[in-house]
Amino acid sequence: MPAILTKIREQASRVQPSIALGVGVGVALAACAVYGTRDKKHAPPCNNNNNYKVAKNGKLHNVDNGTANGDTCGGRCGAEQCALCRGDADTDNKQNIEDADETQSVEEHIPGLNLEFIRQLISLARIMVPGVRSHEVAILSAHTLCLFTRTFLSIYVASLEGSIVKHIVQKDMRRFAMLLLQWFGIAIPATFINSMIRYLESRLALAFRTRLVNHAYDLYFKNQTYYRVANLDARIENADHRLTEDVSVFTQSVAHLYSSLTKPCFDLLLIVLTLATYSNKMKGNIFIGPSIATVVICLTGQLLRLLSPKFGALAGEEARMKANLRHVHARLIAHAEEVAFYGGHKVELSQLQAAYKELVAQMTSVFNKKLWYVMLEQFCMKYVWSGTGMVMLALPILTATHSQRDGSSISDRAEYMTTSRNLLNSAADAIERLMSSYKEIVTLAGYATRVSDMLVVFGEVARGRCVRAVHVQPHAAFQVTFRDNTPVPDGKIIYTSDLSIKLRNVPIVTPACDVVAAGVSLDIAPGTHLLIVGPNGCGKSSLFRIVSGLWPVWGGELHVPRPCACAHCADDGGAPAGYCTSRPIMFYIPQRPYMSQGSLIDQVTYPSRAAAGDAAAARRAAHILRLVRLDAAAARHGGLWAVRDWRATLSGGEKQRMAMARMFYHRPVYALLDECTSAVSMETEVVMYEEAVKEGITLLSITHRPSVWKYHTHVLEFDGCGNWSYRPLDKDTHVTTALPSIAPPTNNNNNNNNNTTDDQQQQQH
Ligand SMILES: Nc1ncnc2c1ncn2[C@@H]1O[C@H](COP(=O)(O)OP(=O)(O)OP(=O)(O)O)[C@@H](O)[C@H]1O
Repeated sequence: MPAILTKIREQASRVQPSIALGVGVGVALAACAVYGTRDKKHAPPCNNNNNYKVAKNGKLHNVDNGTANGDTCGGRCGAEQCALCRGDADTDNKQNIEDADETQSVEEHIPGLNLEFIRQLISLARIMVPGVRSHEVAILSAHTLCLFTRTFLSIYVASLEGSIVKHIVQKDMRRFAMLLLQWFGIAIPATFINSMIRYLESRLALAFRTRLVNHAYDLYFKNQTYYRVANLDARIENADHRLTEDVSVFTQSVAHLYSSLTKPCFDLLLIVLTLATYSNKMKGNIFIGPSIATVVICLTGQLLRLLSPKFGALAGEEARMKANLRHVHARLIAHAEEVAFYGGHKVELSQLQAAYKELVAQMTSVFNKKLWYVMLEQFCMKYVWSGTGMVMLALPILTATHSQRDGSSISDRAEYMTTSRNLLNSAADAIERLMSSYKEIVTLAGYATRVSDMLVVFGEVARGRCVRAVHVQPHAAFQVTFRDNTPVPDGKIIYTSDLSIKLRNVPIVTPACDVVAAGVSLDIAPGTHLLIVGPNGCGKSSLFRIVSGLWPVWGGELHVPRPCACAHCADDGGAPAGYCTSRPIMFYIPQRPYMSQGSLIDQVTYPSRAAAGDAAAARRAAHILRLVRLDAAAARHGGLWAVRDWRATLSGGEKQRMAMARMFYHRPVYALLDECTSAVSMETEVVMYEEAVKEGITLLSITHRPSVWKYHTHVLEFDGCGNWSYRPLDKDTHVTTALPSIAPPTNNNNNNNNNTTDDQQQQQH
């Protein structure tokens, strides 16, 4: 019996390193083989993304703007909000609407480890790591160095432990004590390196996130993309969630995956080399182990791949549901007062519960799928592999026909056993980590798709290409032009150099291609105070959107002031050429004004910001607040520099006065007033209108209040059936919102609208 044991020990000392080497090489080969054969195909389209569910309700179409040239441009508001008018526009009015069912700009695919994912990852990596001299490369290099050092330390510790066991077997107290001290000594750099790895991983994730966020923000704020993505394009829901949560999760996963892939690779490489050295020393067989390991790992890898749930698609769907839940919460917070007044909490609660339930169902389904998959994974990696290891260990010993004496001592064999087993364990861990990374990779694919799609859509929308459902209906007076089954906005934008705004046969067409009114023609110059009236939904605000450049011009000609491209004017919202002043050209004031974050003075100066303690700005703001009768409210809320949530703090009427204060502060050439004083008392309203006219601000007003009609010189009246009339305003006669004299729309209505307008001429269509 002792003879057999000795024989086994001798065999073991030979076989162990070779098995270890075999497992290492085999496992590395197998891992490459398994990863190399995964999901190379292009996956079929799926509807897991809600962006496309929207599309199924109607026809998804795509609005495409080209590039500006000559005298035409896509931006024509020239106001504070319009990047197009500041000369950084790269769009014009050429827009193509394609059937998005045939031409999706963001290709639908199942997120997973496939070519599409690799393509997305490469394009995102180009943004995250812009060059070899970048900050990110420095962090990556330091991180890689730490990972490499950690692997060396692991091997060193494994061999140290082997030596310790050897000296225990030799009963060499002194060497044992020295090695133990060495072992403790190595713990200090090892723990530091471990901590550095985590630190650098977090820094890397943050650096990647910063790059992506900066890139996304650039696109998001270019050419009013933030507006177009929400209003003219249907591909992205909840852009806020993608910009915050999804980008953060994606970058953290990338940074984590980098270490969880790099470290096992280093481990394998160095362990295989180390074991090869041992094997050479022991003259072990290096072919049996790799062959068995390769076969077993290939088989288990293929099995895992076949039975793996679609983690990428599941992660993408979960992210969408989280975004939806957050959106429902955000909506409730934004409209809490209205909901409370209506007593609508039951509806809101049911919507919240539905969103949460949907998320819970999705997460439960993921957990259930993971339960079986992790069970299978553990079974394969922990038991099948260990069993294979045991077979490999036993085979050479059991099949050996004679003992081979090599002169090595028992203590040497104990050292080899301990060291190689430690290394073998590390190699197995490394392989397990590599195989488990598959889950992480496909989950990452889900987030990569969301982030990449977001950037693609932002880029396209910034270039003027939008995709949304359109319902083109025939209209008697204006037909949307089609080219290759694609409706094309055919309008022209022409710059004027005398501050005038002219419309020639411009139809009012919504983003859904509904023609609200056709052939609108009018002439406005500074001093032409225009009153716009008509029933709800007749296109009054839409006219402002077209003139401001938010919506495309589908036909006719739109003449707007050419913006001045100098840095001063660009900063101040764009002044027309030859009128290089700090006055913006157009200033839109809505019925429900926007209150920005910050102090009261920030509300007055928005979208500019007064520097802290700017006495001149404060004096001017205080004067304007007195003018709009907000001085008492300002004093009550802590003065000009008090910071509050002004959206909740100010009443509806106060907010409208604040918006008028903003207009007085900026003194635009044209003020687009969209029922912006509906909640203001008539007496103050009249004062504000009077003051605006005195300040030289030309009013383009949508208002139902006859008390302010007298401040206008012209009227544009819509009847709500597509007809309109533009004429000088006779202050003694009443303007009606139902025009008896307006003829019903006819086919030649568009031709009638070709007449040039002037102040004397009245047009009715
Ligand atoms: N983003 C949009 N997408 C599609 N259709 C829109 C969009 N915005 C407005 N519309 C449609 O365009 C039409 C005109 O809207 P607009 O806001 O110009 O009306 P309005 O005359 O200002 O009405 P109100 O007096 O009620 O403010 C409406 O039928 C509206 O449904």
